Amino acid sequence: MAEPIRVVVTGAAGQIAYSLLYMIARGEVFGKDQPLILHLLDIPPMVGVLEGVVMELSDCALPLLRKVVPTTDPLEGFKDVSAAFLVGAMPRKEGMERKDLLSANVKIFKVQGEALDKVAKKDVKVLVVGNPANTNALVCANYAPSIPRENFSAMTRLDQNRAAAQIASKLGVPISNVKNLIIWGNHSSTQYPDASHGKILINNEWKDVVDAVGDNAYLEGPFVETVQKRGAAVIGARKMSSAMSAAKAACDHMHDWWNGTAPGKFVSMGVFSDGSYGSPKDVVFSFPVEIKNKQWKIVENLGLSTFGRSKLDLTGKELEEEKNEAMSVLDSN
Ligand SMILES: NC(=O)c1ccc[n+]([C@@H]2O[C@H](COP(=O)([O-])OP(=O)(O)OC[C@H]3O[C@@H](n4cnc5c(N)ncnc54)[C@H](O)[C@@H]3O)[C@@H](O)[C@H]2O)c1
Ligand SMILES: O=C(O)CC[C@H](O)C(=O)O
Repeated sequence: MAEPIRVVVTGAAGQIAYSLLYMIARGEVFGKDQPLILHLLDIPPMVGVLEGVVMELSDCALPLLRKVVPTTDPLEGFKDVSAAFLVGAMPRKEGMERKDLLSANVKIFKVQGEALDKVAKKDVKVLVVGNPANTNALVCANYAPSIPRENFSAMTRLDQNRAAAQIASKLGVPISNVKNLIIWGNHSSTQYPDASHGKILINNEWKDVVDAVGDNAYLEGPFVETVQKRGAAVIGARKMSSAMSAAKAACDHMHDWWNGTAPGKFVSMGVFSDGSYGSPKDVVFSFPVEIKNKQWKIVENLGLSTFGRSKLDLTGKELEEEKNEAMSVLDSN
């Protein structure tokens, strides 16, 4: 069997981590033959809860889990890690604005970027889940200059999964028969869930989602809005933000980054923009990507409708505004 790799989950005492840690430790991300040393990072007031999580992980009796390192010190938490799930951040509650999160959370990602820079493996794969995820990933990478910025990503996989679930339900097919739906831009209500390159497996043949649905008004209206507003709908219902589905999406994202995407399939990830598809450069923008040998590549030359173009511009503008806000918060500290 392989040597164990070190994987860190921040916000380890929180609600997303409660589902995520179990999935990782079962081998669902890095494989059933890959032993793990799990680092659990949280903040001092959560030490008691963290102890309980450590007890439960032990009681799960998971063969791949070789050691658990609970800590409140980022330098210990990020030491020699190969993969980092950055979940720890304040979630939005009912009545809160996204702006309230930005100022509280970007400071966390500055500190964590600096710690990753000092002690993580230089090929560490970093997935930012904590909101505002795209801008937090940007901040984190900026404070970790010795790690290639391609190694930082933000999670829009939950939005992709939500989009796929909507289409599967609309067409009455299993979710595994839907692929290549795209999430463009920010993990926020300006994101653009795009079904125009989506495929659906019917009678062993991949067909266009657009043709199978046959209702453009739905695909540009209720479909887009449902996916954009799903996070808020879950908060409205649970009074807490999505957790089980966020943990599953984080596993899917890191799994595909680690293992690659199947030929003909792409997935959406927030990554540093090179200006592809007319997006603003140097923000973390969600694109369709293909992955090989742990390297992602933006899928090129996909057509964009006029409607799609306007949606990409809107979400790109929001990301530039967030970036400016984040920089002014960090400059004033
Ligand atoms: N990208 C997505 O699709 C997506 C989906 C759902 C939730 N989220 C975001 O994920 C984040 C976590 O959500 P949750 O429901 O698990 O929240 P939670 O409040 O249950 O848990 C957050 C944990 O992070 C810890 N934490 C705070 N500051 C920290 C720091 N500096 N270092 C380490 N840990 C720290 C807290 O103590 C807490 O234990 C939120 O920002 C939420 O909005 C993102
Ligand atoms: O804060 C929000 O708007 C939603 C929380 C989370 O990002 C989600 O998508 O479920």
